[in-house]
Amino acid sequence: MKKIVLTGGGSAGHVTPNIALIPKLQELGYDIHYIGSEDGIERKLIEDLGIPYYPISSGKLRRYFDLKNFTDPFRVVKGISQAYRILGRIKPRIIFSKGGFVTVPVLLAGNFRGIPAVIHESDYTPGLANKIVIPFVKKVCVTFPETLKHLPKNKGVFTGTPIRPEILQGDKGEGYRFTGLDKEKPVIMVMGGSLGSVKLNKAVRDILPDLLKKFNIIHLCGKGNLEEQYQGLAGYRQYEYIKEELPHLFAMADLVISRAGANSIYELLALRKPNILIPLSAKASRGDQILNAQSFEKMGYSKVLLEEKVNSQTLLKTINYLYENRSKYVDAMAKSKVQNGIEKVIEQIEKNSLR
Ligand SMILES: CC(=O)N[C@H]1[C@@H](OP(=O)(O)OP(=O)(O)OC[C@H]2O[C@@H](n3ccc(=O)[nH]c3=O)[C@H](O)[C@@H]2O)O[C@H](CO)[C@@H](O)[C@@H]1O
Repeated sequence: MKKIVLTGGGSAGHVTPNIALIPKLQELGYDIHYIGSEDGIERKLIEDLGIPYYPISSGKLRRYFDLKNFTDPFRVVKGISQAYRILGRIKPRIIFSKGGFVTVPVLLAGNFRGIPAVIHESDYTPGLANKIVIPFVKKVCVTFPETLKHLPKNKGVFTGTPIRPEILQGDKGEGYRFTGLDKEKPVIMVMGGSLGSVKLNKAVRDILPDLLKKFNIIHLCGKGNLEEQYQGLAGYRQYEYIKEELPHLFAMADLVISRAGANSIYELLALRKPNILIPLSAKASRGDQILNAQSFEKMGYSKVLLEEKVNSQTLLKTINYLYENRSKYVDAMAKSKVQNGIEKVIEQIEKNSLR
């Protein structure tokens, strides 16, 4: 049987592309195993699918000072030896990694065992975890063609990002049943990234009285970010994280306000949803979301509002602007030739597997 190990985690953006590959891999006869962290979001998402899950210890690779920087190297070393043993038991013919810190020990252990690996970089510039492992892997699949220039020659392959096919098959009616919203007003969906965004949540909640006059709001606010005082507010629904109903909620949305995580924005493009992107600030990241967002704005797919510029007035003004001009954005997105990356990524997996 063809065995494959998938890895990736820390935030859903490092898991949903793996989830998108699973049905096709199963169709091709792969026996799929997943190595992830002990307590990351990937554990529940993958275990719920019935895929064998192997938790390992992993550290976070920080670019800033933190006391954990002194203990995490030990966790990474432990993770390498755990992954080494797990890979020895499974004996996969290939490892596919979507990135995130937990993948570093998996790919290093795989390299010691001579198992080939293909990785995927979702963002405009390579993330730290992927940068560390690039020397050891066969191919780096990328979402943005521009990323190829940041990679060693002959390693990068433009594949696009794998998108869960069910995302495109939402049903509005199901969404209305699930949310209990009425159909009187257009719907704004707010997505703060898979872990939520406290800043985005606050900015939206501050203007709720104004927004609710004209729109219904579906707010995906992230784990631990529900607010009691807004529960039951007419026209407003808040959820921590939505799984199988997500396609139906997308189908309802007339406009989306989102962080600029690579997967979210490609889903919005595939769905042709007019969107405002509020990229994670360069102060809190390497600035990759800003580059993701700017590239979408340049193509006419998105309206970008930088986090530093977000306040009640700018947000309200941008929402009204986008709503008035939504057809211009839908037309631009309809012209995009971007395709679902599933087929091309699987082609790389097959080409680079052990026989
Ligand atoms: C803070 C942080 O490190 N963010 C990074 C992370 O973002 P993040 O994890 O937010 O990733 P993305 O926006 O790329 O993807 C989020 C995924 O979660 C799904 N979803 C979200 C909310 C929900 O309720 N249900 C649900 O299913 C979305 O449909 C999408 O498929 O990974 C991305 C891809 O490497 C990067 O571009 C981001 O910079």
